[in-house]
Amino acid sequence: MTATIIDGRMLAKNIRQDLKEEIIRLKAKGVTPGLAVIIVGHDPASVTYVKAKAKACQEIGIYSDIFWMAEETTEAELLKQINDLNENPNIHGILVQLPLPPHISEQAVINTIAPEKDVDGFHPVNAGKLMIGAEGFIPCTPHGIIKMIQSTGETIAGKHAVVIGRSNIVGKPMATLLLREHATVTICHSRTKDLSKITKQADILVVACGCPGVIGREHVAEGAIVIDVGVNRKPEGQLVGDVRFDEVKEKAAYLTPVPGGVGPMTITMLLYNTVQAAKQAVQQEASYKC
Ligand SMILES: Nc1nc(=O)c2c([nH]1)NC[C@@H]1CN(c3ccc(C(=O)N[C@@H](CCC(=O)O)C(=O)O)cc3)C=[N+]21
Repeated sequence: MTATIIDGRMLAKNIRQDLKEEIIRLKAKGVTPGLAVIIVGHDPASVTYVKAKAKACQEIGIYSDIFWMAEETTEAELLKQINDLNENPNIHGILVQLPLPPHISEQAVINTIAPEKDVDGFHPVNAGKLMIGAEGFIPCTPHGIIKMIQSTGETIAGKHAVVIGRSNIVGKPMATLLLREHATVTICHSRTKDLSKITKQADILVVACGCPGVIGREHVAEGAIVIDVGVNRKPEGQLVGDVRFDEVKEKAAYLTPVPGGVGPMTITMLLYNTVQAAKQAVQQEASYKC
């Protein structure tokens, strides 16, 4: 079988077009969705991502403000900046680019973001809501992946989904979302024994371990849907996934490329969450007036 490639850029473009129209309607009501992105230090990959996010905002009419903070910024200074943005009515979404320098506690930072502005979906309130099936912000990468799987027209319900990776930002919310879609879910990680025995049982395989090319033909069943979350930069600058694309393409029914797969969808779901945040702020305002 030769896989159909799931085109993340194309899907992202379509969703962004819908968002653009929604933003026009919001602006007509006097509200411009606003996103604040905070970056501490100047890790080159983080700088690239932050700029990509700001550009994506600009293209669809979201106001964005990047806060460049020095590497030696203290945790207290960063928390103060977040608190100021929590109070700022023009800002509906706040994203603090991760990773942070080692002297700053990521959890303390995430806990400080107002849950209603937590467009990354990392705050414990949103993580908890996802777990119990309540409405809240869904982390962008797994949310985008669900959209990518749905775009194939395949049903998720009843399928065996195997997730490799158990991070709070991808693996765990991914498994929860797949469960919400009624898949049977298995989570694998670095201590998993006989990985290929499990992954070969997957109808849907989501690979999010950050290990370049670990998944090859020996791990994949004929006809599987394979989603590659890896964004690994080689020393020469080339971006590679966690999946050996050329091998897996011969077996899978659907496969996502790197670049041009999950990455563009991650940014798109950030835009989506920011628009949701702005809509909710409008509703809040209206309910105060009543
Ligand atoms: N608070 C926070 N939220 C995040 O969502 C977050 C973060 N921190 N830290 C870093 C990771 C990584 N991430 C990516 C987003 C888009 C691409 C992306 O668009 N990649 C392009 C290629 C870009 C390139 O060439 O470098 C693609 O795959 O086609 C990749 C990675 C978001 N992250």
